[in-house]
Amino acid sequence: MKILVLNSGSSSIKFRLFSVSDGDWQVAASGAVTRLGEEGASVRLSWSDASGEARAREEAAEIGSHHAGIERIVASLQDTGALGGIDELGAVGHRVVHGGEAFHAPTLVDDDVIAAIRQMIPLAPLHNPANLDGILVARELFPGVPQVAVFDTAFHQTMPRTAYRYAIPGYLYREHHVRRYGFHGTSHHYVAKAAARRLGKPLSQCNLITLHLGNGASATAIRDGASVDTSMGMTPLEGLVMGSRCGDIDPAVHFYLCRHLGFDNDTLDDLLNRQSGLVGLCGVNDMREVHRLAEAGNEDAELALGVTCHRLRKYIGAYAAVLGHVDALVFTGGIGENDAEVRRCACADLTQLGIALDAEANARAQGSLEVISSADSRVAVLVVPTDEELEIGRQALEAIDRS
Ligand SMILES: Nc1ncnc2c1ncn2[C@@H]1O[C@H](COP(=O)(O)OP(=O)(O)O)[C@@H](O)[C@H]1O
Ligand SMILES: CC(=O)OP(=O)(O)O
Ligand SMILES: [Mg+2]
Repeated sequence: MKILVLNSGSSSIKFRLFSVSDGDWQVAASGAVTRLGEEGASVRLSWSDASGEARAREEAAEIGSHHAGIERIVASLQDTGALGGIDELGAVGHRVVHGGEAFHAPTLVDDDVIAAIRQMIPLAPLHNPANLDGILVARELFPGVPQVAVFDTAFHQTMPRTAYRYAIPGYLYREHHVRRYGFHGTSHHYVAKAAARRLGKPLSQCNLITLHLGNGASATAIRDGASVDTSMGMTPLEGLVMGSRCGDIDPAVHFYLCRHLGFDNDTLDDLLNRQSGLVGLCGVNDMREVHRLAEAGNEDAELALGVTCHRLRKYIGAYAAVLGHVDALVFTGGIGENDAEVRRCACADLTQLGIALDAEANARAQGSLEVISSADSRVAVLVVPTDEELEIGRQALEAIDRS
């Protein structure tokens, strides 16, 4: 059976096609449509040919909509033989960023689920409209194939209200759903399960701090396998320093910018979501570029690294206090998996919290599951590659088996 996973964003559609037999998941093909609706759009596809050899190709194409993008993905999958026909598909799993309080688990899509995801658009205007487009197009192109929505927010639905409520008047929560939800739940859950396996305990007996550091970044405190606090809030803007998002900020900055500099809602949104974070501090949002600039003596880039790591250390300390006892600290995401310098800086001088790195193991770890703590570290520190697509695929299949 084949399972297709779609991560449909506003300007890209990432996809992965799995071949599943007897619980064994093989990647049949993967790729992305990028620059959707812009000039220079392209379709990238990697697959293994009949003899098992890895193949890849990238084609420029005019792709103006999610409909055209997904059609193009299916055509490429069939053209390369990765997908024989649509009847091979057992399910399509969709990443949906915001599920509000309605969804605690992966959910088979029907008209009510679509209506609920649509209702959540004001809470995630950057993500949910594109996620929904992906679902609607897939329903049309793959009639009869079950569609499963897998929510970024679902894993965090176990947070206690002391962690998810903001200290603002209660009617804003009760009538307008203003609360902290948290995101990247699929990734936090996936790396937590992998860390538990490495620790040799059931996840339900593990206390973990997981750090998902990609373009978006978030930290999660996990007690006995369940999320009890996370750094992102009502939207994916709160918390850590990100590629282009500011993370934590005094809300009074907003009033100041509006009253004294003439900002309005749209300019504020753009400033804090797209012009801040690493970009705001040093002009580039790719962490590798930030390092290149810092190594060349650029002081803004040095500051950007410093602010990023200072914020990380604050969250590690805060979540150590939330949890009391920590079994492991887990780094994941493009930066968490590859950036030894950020890991070193985030963990420096944390021996009082029981966290000590093995410098060599840290420097070596890149892109595979590694223990990077020293032998005398009370807390294990792990690098765990995340795999959101695999987790979405597995959860999609579980949802179908349950239904
Ligand atoms: N070798 C590396 N060293 C440092 N940072 C890296 C490395 N490889 C990727 N990154 C960073 O990871 C980030 C992207 O993470 P990723 O998880 O791929 O993002 P996304 O959230 O888009 O999935 C970028 O800031 C990129 O610079
Ligand atoms: C929710 C979120 O921040 O997602 P991403 O990291 O994909 O932007
Ligand atoms: Mg990612």
